[in-house]
Parts: sequence; C-alpha cells; structure tokens
Amino acid sequence: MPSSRIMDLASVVMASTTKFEELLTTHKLPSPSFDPSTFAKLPPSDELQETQTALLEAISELQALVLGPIGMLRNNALMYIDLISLQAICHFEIAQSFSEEASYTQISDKCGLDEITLRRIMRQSMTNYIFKEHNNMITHTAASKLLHENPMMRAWVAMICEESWPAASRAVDALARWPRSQEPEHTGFALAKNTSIPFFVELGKSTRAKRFADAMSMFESGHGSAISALLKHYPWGAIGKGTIVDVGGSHGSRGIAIAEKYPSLHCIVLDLPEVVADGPSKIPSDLKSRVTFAAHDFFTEPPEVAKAADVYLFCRVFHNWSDKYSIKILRNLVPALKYGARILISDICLPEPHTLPYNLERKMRASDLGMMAMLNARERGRHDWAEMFREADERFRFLGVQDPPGSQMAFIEAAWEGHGVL
Ligand SMILES: C[S@@+](CC[C@H](N)C(=O)[O-])C[C@H]1O[C@@H](n2cnc3c(N)ncnc32)[C@H](O)[C@@H]1O
Repeated sequence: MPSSRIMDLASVVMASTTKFEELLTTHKLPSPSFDPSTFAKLPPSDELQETQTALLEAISELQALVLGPIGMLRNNALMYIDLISLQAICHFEIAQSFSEEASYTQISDKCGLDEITLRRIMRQSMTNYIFKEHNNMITHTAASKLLHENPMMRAWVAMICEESWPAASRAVDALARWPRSQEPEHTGFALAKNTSIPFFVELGKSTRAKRFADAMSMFESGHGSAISALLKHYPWGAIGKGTIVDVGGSHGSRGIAIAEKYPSLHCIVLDLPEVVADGPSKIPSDLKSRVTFAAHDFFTEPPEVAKAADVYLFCRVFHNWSDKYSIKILRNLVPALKYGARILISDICLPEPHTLPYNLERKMRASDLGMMAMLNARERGRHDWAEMFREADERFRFLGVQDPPGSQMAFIEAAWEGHGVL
C-alpha cells in the first residue's frame, strides 16, 4: 500500500485507539459510548491523557485533510449553527424538562416552545450526539444527561452561549470601531449587550455574576485542572505557617484545596463584593477559619487583612485585562507587599507557534481571541509576562515561567524585592 500522510495518520489513529481502549479497561472503565451510563471524564492518569491527546491530534489532522480546504473552511464557518441549538437547550431548559423519556409534545408543553421549532432544534443537536430519538420519543445521551443533572455544566454552557458567543459575533465590529484601544468597555461584548459598562461590572448587576462563578467552578477540579496542578507542582509546604491571598479568587476553590492539604496555611480570597457574598457558603465547616473572604476591587489598594501575605495568587485573572490594566493591578498590589512576597500567576502562557501539540495550541489561541471579544484583553507569551512585571515596577524580580505537566495553565512567578513599603 502506498505511504501517504493520511495513511500514516490512520495508523496513528488505529494504534492510539487500541491503546486508549486498553487503558480504559485497566481503569475498569467501559468503552466510550453516547449512553448516559458512560463515564463523564477520564480518571487521573497521565498515560490516558497523553493517549487521548495523541488520538485527537491525529483525528483532527486526518479530518482536515480528508475534507480538503473547501470542506474545512465550510465546516469552520458553519460552527455557529451548533451554538443556536445549544443556546436554545439552555435558554428553554430543554435538557431539564424530562428525566428518562418524553415526546416532543410533552417537552414542548414544559419548555413553552412551539413543537415544530422544538423538533428542529432537538434534531439538529442530535447530530452532535445531544439527545436521541426513537419512534418519536426522546431519551438522553451522555451529553444531554449531563446538562439535565449538572447545574455547573449548565452554567458553563449557558455562560458561553449567552455571554461569549454574542460578544464574539461583534468582536470584529469592535476592532473596527476602536482600533488599538485597551479599554475594557471597547469590546464585542459592549456592542452585543449595548452597554458601555465593562464585562465584570455588567455581570455584577445581575445573577449572571453567580452563573459566571459557577461556570468557573466547572472545570476547576480533577486531573489536569489548574487546581490539581497548583497543588501538585508548587512548593506550598515550604511556606510553613503562612498566608496566601487569592486575588480574584471567586468562590474560594483554590483556597479550599490549599487549606485542605496544608493545615498551616490560611487563604484569604479577594473578589468583588457581589462574588464574595456567596463565598462563605461554599467553604466546608472545618475550613471556615482558614479560608476567609474579603471584598476588594483590585484597581484599589488591598484591604488591611490582605497585607504582608507570603503569596499573592492570581489564577485566570490577568488574561481578562489588557496590558494597561494588568500593570495597574500589579501596581495596586505594591502597598500590600512585604519583602520577598511571591506573586504567583496561574494562567495561559501562549506558546511559540508549532511548539505544542496542535489541539492544545488551538485551544490557547481561541482563548486569546475569546478574551479579546469579551474584555479587550489578551493572553501573553513568555516575554510579555517578563515585560509586564518590569513595566509595573522595577522592584518585582521576574522568576520565570513553568509549565506544570498535564496542565494547560503555566505558573508565572515573581518576587517582590522592595523595601520600606511595610
Ligand atoms: C476568570 S475569573 C477567575 C476566577 C478564579 N480565579 C478562577 O481561576 O477560577 C476572574 C475573576 O476576577 C474577578 N474580578 C474581576 N474584576 C475584578 C476587580 N476589579 N477586583 C477584584 N476581582 C475582580 C471576577 O469576579 C472573577 O472572579
């Protein structure tokens, strides 16, 4: 048989699929299916994750080659249609409307959508393996069941469909209207929502702030998550008895994880008032004295309680801001810093082109544009991070960037070497 790129890729697909199945069996998991009883995510195994990555890489290149450039561009451009049905599923609570089985008429009665429209929406989503139909009766697949029973998953999908997608559709208009602006209100989000108020302030005016925080929680636990990498690959134990301040820490998931593993650490979570208001209710009772909250706007000086801590952690915060505002955030931190304090950023660090597996790079570049659409912000590469600290204050000593294995997020670290502040 002649050798060609697609034949090589097909061999990789075959070999990786075989290995994937074997590893699933080792972990006592069934072969993947669309049945609700299938597993929702992979167990914590580096080998499984690596095999999955290799398989997806090969499938995605093979698909692009088999489609050819016309087919590929067409597929890319038509992606928006999938979001119509997904948004409708969230908005009309279609997945929650039945447990086991229902007819279109029953679902239509529950959701208040005209039956014919409902059927069109559901049949389109079935082409993405969301819901299944047999003899005019609808049942759940693994994906629709997840939406049915997991409020965090629903919050995440709804947040993307109702905040990010409309913003994305106006991002290019915003670029044309405000070229080179670094202002958070000059965004696709502002145009889509007809507001001159920046994203986080706008969210804070409604229950959307809670939905956003719930959505953030969805992917933050488990293997390969930013939190598991944070626990595993940063030397928290070396701090001994100390204080961590999680700036923009939302509902305190990192604080909980750190406090659970390190009984001599106290974590203070800072976030906007409407976010921290819900925080204490999420903290297990035995950790309440060591995971505490304070309201804070990081464009102002930190509250007294958060001064002189050992580590200031910023997880997924800076990617929400342009350079101008990221530098302001760092400068506002200065009055809180004692000599030697660490600034630890857990965030995406954009790779140099072609240095990472295709799928991973694709995800990171997509996130970069997503941040532009919502907040006029950007992800940064290694040199940008160093530059940002230098610009903020020369007393920050940039310590470098580390890529914890198995995590999409990098650790960017600096030490404060200023004297006389505290
Ligand atoms: C992308 S979320 C990340 C949340 C959390 N650190 C995580 O990784 O899951 C950004 C966080 O920054 C918070 N935030 C936005 N503007 C802020 C401000 N001016 N002051 C303090 N926190 C702010 C948001 O409320 C949100 O919790």
